[in-house]
Amino acid sequence: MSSTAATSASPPPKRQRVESPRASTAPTAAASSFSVASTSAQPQNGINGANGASANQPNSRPQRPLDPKHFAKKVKAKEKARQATLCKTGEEPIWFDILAVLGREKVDEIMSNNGQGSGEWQDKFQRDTIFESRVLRLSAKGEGVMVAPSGDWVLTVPHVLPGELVRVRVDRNERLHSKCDLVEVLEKSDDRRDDLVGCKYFGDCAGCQYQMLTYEKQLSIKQDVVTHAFAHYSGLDPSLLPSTLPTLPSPMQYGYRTKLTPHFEIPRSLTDFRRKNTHGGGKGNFRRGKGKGQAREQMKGVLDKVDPEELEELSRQWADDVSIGFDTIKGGGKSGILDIEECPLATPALQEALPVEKRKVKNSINSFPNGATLLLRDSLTASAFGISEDDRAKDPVSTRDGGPTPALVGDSEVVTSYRAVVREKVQDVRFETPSGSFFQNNRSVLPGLIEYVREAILSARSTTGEGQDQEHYLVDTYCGSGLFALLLAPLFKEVAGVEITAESIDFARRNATLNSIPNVRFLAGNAEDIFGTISYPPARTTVVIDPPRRGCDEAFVKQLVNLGPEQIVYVSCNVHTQARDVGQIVRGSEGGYEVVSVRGADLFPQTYHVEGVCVLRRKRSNEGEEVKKEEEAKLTTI
Ligand SMILES: C[S@@+](CC[C@H](N)C(=O)[O-])C[C@H]1O[C@@H](n2cnc3c(N)ncnc32)[C@H](O)[C@@H]1O
Repeated sequence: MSSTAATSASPPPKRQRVESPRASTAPTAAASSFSVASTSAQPQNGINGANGASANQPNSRPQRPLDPKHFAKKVKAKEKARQATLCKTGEEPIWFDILAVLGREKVDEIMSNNGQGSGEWQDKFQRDTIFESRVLRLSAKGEGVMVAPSGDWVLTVPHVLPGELVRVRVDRNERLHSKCDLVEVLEKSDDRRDDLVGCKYFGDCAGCQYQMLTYEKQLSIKQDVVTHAFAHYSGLDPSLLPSTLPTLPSPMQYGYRTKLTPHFEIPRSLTDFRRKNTHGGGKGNFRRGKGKGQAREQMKGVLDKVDPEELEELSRQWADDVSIGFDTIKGGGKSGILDIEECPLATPALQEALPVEKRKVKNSINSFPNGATLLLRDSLTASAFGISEDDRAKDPVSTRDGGPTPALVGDSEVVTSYRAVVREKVQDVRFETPSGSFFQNNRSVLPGLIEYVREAILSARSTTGEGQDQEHYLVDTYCGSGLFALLLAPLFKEVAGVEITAESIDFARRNATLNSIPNVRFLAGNAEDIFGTISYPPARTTVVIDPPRRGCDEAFVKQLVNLGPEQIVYVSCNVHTQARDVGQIVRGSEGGYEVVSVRGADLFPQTYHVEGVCVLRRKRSNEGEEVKKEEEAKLTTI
């Protein structure tokens, strides 16, 4: 393996999965009110003979007696997995779509399973069963939601639009619904604009959902997603929720992504070769961790014995066989990896670097013990960043791990090492971040997002009578390498940021120095740790929250409410956990906060993802108490 390939593809981080939630655009229809036709019916072995589905429904599994123990075990495992998800995100967004299209009564009936329970986990339809049905709405993940001809089960399929009549093929059964692949769109929606599709892999790649829609339509779908998320997950009375504002658009709708993480598995031809020739392979993959170096050695020993001509031929075969790219759309992204040569969502520099990085891996595939994820990050060149190459060369952090791969396009170069440093500029603030850690992936939309947050903060001051000349304070929780803290610092007397990744905090401090921003302090720790280290006057404090997808911990919400800041700006890549947390903040403060505004920001055009931005403001009814709190507060620094 070439050393470059080794650094670019290892260590493999967690794979980035394109997942987030969302809701519907189409009006809800009763299951019986639309046209459905089954074109194939193949009764199957079921896992539950008494599942509430009629035996003469053409696509239902027959009412065969089952091994109850086997069924119970299977259901228990599935339910356990679901419960684990609930802890993080609450009920899956698809649940609300199922309720909407089947109706509560029908859902209860299915779940009761003639009084035996667990009917939602039926092994309902055989794989490859074909259905024709009309799409009723879009799910949180941009999938079309339909009712199966039997009327007691839901089907979901990607790349379709509400109102379309489609032919689908069942891939697998999930809770109360079956995931399907699209066979054909039989009647197209007027919204479908196939002429807009900008990628040759659209329809096969699981990365994008909305390329066949105008950008305006994408934005309006995302607005609905935010509305539905708050309606379903906040638990707040609708009167407490403002109308969702129009989605903040991304200036770039293609060519915006500054990070790509294509991945690969070891191809079958190579695993077969390993299985035949070594003892370390097991399934043909070398085991992770233990004996990895040993496995490499062993493999090398095997390869050394192969005739060079034969080895060349084999290597060509393995290189041809390995797919490096993103999950295929088939089987809901669980059917393998699509080999991609380009991703039009990525910046031009990443586009240029992708085939080069892939080639390096292909040429050395036999030296990879297992599959891995490649990293490609767009980073500003030294000159675009405002430093000379000389200065950069003198800086051990900037040049760590050899610095960027020299794949230059305009102001960008490409970083492929997980330890290298990435450079970004947002408005006039410069950021350096470790390439393996978090930074927002759409450079074009960040100025607009920051501006929106800035205006929200300033408008709160004018509406609450807190004059702009007074001293204000900001707490940036989940601050990463300081994006909000540093960009908003000029509005505040003092800013405190907290972040769990120590390395990101090192870079946040470094970025403060780089930009000569003196009024910021950063703490490495759990988000709630920050509350013990500040005593800013609550009536003049804003808290920014920008957690990972799972949202905030209860301990964090409790301490936030206890602090009682004047304003909270909650930014999130998961509007469902965001809505849940906002509900907890409002309830936890006994209605002490009002939700002032909610909107989405489009950080990922062409996909279903939407970033939620929610502004909460403390109600002024307990004015006296607040003044007292403020007087008692002593200003300290971290
Ligand atoms: C969505 S990112 C936001 C980062 C930053 N606000 C930005 O926009 O660049 C979420 C950040 O929260 C951090 N994080 C995760 N769990 C945390 C916790 N319990 N306490 C503090 N930070 C946490 C992650 O390391 C990550 O940097």
